[in-house]
Amino acid sequence: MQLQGEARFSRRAVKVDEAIRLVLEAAAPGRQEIVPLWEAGGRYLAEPLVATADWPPFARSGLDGFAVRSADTALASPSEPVTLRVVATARAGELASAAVEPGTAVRIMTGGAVPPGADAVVMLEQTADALVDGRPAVRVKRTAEPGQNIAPRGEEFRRGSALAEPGTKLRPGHVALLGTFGCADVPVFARPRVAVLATGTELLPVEAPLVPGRIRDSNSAMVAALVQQSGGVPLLLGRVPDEPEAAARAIAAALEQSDIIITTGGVSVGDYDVMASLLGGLSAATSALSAASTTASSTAPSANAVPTPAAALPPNSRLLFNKAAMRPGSPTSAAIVGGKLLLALSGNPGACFVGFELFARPALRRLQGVAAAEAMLKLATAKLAAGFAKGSPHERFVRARLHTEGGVLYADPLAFAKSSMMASIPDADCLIRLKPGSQGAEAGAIVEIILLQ
Ligand SMILES: Nc1nc2c(c(=O)[nH]1)N[C@H]1C(S)=C(S)[C@@H](COP(=O)(O)OP(=O)(O)OC[C@H]3O[C@@H](n4cnc5c(N)ncnc54)[C@H](O)[C@@H]3O)O[C@H]1N2
Ligand code: MOO
Ligand SMILES: [Mg+2]
Repeated sequence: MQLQGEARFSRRAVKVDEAIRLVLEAAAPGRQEIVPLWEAGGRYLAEPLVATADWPPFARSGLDGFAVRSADTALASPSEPVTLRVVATARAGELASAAVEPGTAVRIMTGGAVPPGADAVVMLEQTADALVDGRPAVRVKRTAEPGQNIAPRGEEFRRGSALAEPGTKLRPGHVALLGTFGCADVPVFARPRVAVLATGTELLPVEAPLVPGRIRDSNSAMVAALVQQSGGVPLLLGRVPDEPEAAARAIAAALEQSDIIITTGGVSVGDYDVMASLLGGLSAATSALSAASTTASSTAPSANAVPTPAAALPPNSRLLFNKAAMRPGSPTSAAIVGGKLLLALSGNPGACFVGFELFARPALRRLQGVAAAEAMLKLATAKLAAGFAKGSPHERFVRARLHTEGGVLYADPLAFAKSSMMASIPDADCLIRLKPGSQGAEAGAIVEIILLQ
């Protein structure tokens, strides 16, 4: 069915930062759950992590050696060692059976609790075992400073101190802290359930042989992999033909089972661009678009048809934007549909990938509790390894690969950079962000980059 109709929807390009802001505004932190500590790595913390004890919880030895009173060693030297009677042993995990009185020492192991009376530990290598009147003793060959080789109680953390805020992505070090402070069951944000829907009558399932004029749906698999990498659970809802009714039904089904919907394809101005048509129904019914848009650019109106009542999106739907001032992926759109965020990425694989990084990844961070400001793009700078010319006045996001040379970080624009191409996606570990209006950048220029995972 051809979607071309009498309707004409204006599409004004929203600046990328503004578009991301609109998406983040629509993505609130989601459900929480408890996971076992060993599954918490990479998840996002849902409650503050607080030290439940001083750390270390007792003064402990940093070395294998002897716990002594430093004053007893004041006159020690290699030629005239001081001899101390050894009254006990403090191995890690056990308290010494005796305190250190003047003239005595306790043999102590790394991690052992420093016994009362001792204020220093002398390393084993600076001592010699001895016997005095048939009883164990030690000769100390160096003067010990007070506090030497002892980690005092609370040196690292004070009980009650804040260690990580909700929304923190748990790195292995956080997991170590959670273990240290006795958190076996960790409150985290639930993995967002992400419905992935590919639109396009030309799309074949991955397992199908190629037939003339058709291609396999690679976007679903790519988006699913990106979702997993972002902490979400992809729900692969398959392919829908370019028919508004079918797409609306698929979206309704997606709303039942997901927290966020990502569609690919059908967002441009073509006769069969089904998502543009569906979202066009929203733009006609909302003033949000004009409020959100900039005058950075506009294009000829779209020919997408007004959706029929059967293809209407549910109530509680509104458009966030239906064009972004960027390349690739300028027709990328976003909406609230049935109260949930829907990101309509371009069907072109290169634009789909970039659209995911710019909009879906920040949204998935936000859904997992990351503060809106933190969920924005992670920017850095690098030197451009080769010049890159750009024609469009829009911001350009160039798939590129990083390398270092002489301690300098370089970003190499990858070949096959067109929006329709995917050859540059596997190797891309950053996106070079070229400013709007510029004609590109020369080799050696310092450019902004977005680091990819
Ligand atoms: N007259 C105009 N034409 C186009 C414009 C424009 O402004 N005026 N914009 C271009 C730009 S920019 C982009 S980006 C694309 C956006 O295309 P759509 O999002 O509408 O995507 P489709 O038309 O459905 O498909 C485009 C292309 O991608 C292939 N595709 C689609 N889905 C998949 C999939 N799941 N896996 C692999 N490949 C897929 C599809 O077969 C097409 O080749 O529009 C330009 N056109
Ligand atoms: O905005 Mo499109 O992705 O350049 O072809
Ligand atoms: Mg299209």
